[in-house]
Amino acid sequence: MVVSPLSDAPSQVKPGDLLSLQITGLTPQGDGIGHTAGPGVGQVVFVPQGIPGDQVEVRVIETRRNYLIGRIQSIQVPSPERVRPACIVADKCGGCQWQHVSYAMQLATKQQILADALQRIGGIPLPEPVPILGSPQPLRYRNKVTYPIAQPEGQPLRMGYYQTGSHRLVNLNQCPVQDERLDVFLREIKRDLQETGWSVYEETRHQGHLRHLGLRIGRRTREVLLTLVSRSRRLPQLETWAQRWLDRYPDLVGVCLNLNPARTNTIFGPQTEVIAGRGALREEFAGLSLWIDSTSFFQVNTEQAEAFFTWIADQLQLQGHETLLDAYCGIGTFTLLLAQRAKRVVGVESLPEAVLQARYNAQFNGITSVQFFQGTVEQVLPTLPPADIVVLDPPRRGCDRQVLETLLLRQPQRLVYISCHPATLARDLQVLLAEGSYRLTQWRAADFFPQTGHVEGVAFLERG
Ligand SMILES: C[S@@+](CC[C@H](N)C(=O)[O-])C[C@H]1O[C@@H](n2cnc3c(N)ncnc32)[C@H](O)[C@@H]1O
Repeated sequence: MVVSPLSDAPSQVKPGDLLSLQITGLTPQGDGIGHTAGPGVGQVVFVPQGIPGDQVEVRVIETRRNYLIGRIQSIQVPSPERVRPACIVADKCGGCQWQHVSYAMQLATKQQILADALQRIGGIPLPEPVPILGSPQPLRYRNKVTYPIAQPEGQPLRMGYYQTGSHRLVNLNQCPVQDERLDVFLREIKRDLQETGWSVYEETRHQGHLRHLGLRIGRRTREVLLTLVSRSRRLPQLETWAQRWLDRYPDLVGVCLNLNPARTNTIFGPQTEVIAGRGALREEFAGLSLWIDSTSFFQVNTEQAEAFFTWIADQLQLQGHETLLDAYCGIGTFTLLLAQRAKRVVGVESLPEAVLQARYNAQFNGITSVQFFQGTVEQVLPTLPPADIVVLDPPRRGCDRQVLETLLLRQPQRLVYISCHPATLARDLQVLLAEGSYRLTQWRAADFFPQTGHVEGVAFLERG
C-alpha cells in the first residue's frame, strides 16, 4: 500500500508500508530525515542514504514509538546536493557517512549541528549562523588509518573498515579519504600478511593474534610509520618481514608492534616496541618540527589542524606577555604553537608517552618557555599557578565537572574551549556560563573529517 503523507495518520503506519516523503534533514550518522503527515509535523522517518531535497519513496522497515525507519525504494526527485560518492563501497563501508552529499551541504549541516547543540543543550541564544572553516581537502586528507584484520575460515585475509553498525569487514584496496601514498601499503602489506601465515585474531573466540594494521604519514615529510597490533608476540619471522618492508619502501621509517592482549574494542594496547627502523616519524607543522609516535594523539587532518589552530591563536591576539595553560595537550602540538607567541605555556596531558614526546618536541624546536605535566587535568589543574588564558581540548566525553568547578573558582581572564563533540561542548559551556562570571565572545565550527558527520567547534569566553 502506498501511503500519501498528506492523508496518513502516524499511528496507522506499519512495517512494509510505502511512504512518499520529502527529505528535509540529515543526521551525523548519514540518515535523511523526513516526516509523515499528521498532527503537527507528523512522525519522524529516518531514511538511510536520503539527503535534504530528495523526494523519495520509502518502504517502512521498522516502527518505533517516536519514529519510523524507511528504506529508499526509489528516488523520485534527487536533491541537487546529491553527488556520486568518491568511494566504490561508500554505501557499505562504515568509515564515511556522507560521501553522497555535496561538500557545501556537508558544511551547512555541520554548522547547523553545532548551532543546534549550543542552543538546545547549552541554552545559548545565537544571534547569527555559526561560521565554519571548511577543510582544505575534502578528500585524501587523513594522515592516519587503523584497519582491523579478519580472515574467515578458508578465505583470504581481509582488511578495511567495519560495515555500519556491525563487525563485518568491508575489504578495501584503497580509500579516497586517506593520504593517497598509503594506498600502496594497504594493498601490498595485506598481500604480505596473507603470505606470512600469521594467525589472525578472531574476536568472538578471542583467539589468533594479528588484530590491526596502523599507518601514519607525515604529510610534509612523506615519512611513514607502520604498526601491527597483535594479541601476542607470536608472529614468526616478524623482524625479517619488518626489514623487508623497510628495504622495499623508501618512505617507510619504522615498523612497530603494539601488544593488545585484552578482549576489547580499544585498538591499541599499553605496550609498543620498535621492530625495525624508528618508533616515530617527523612532521612539519606550523613552523615546528614534530616527532610523532605510532599510538599518541595527533590531529588526523594536518592541514586543517594547522589552519584552525593558527586561526585560534590569531584571535587571541597575544602580545608576548601572557601566560597560558593548554589542558589536554597531547604531544604539545598547540602548546608549542602558542609558546611562540606568549611568555609561558604549561601543557597538561594524562598519557605518559605523549608527555615525553611533548617535552622532546619542545627541546627539538628550541622552545624553553613551556613546561609539561603528566596527569589528569582534574588532578593537576588545582596545583598549578594561575594562567591568563586556559585552553581546553578534551576528548569526546568533555571536561570532568571538577575541572569546570576549578576554573570557575580560579577565574582565568580568558577560556578557549576546543571540542570534537558539540553535545559535550554545549553541556560544559552551560556550566561555565551559568554563574555569569564568563560571557561567550566568539564561536566557530571547523570540519576536520569531511565525508563524515563529525564536527569540531571552538568557543571563546571572557571574564566579566
Ligand atoms: C582531543 S585530544 C587533544 C590533543 C591536543 N590538544 C592536540 O590537538 O593535539 C585530547 C587529549 O587529552 C588526553 N586526555 C584524555 N583525558 C584526559 C584527562 N582527564 N586529563 C588530561 N589529559 C587527558 C588524551 O590523551 C589526548 O591526548
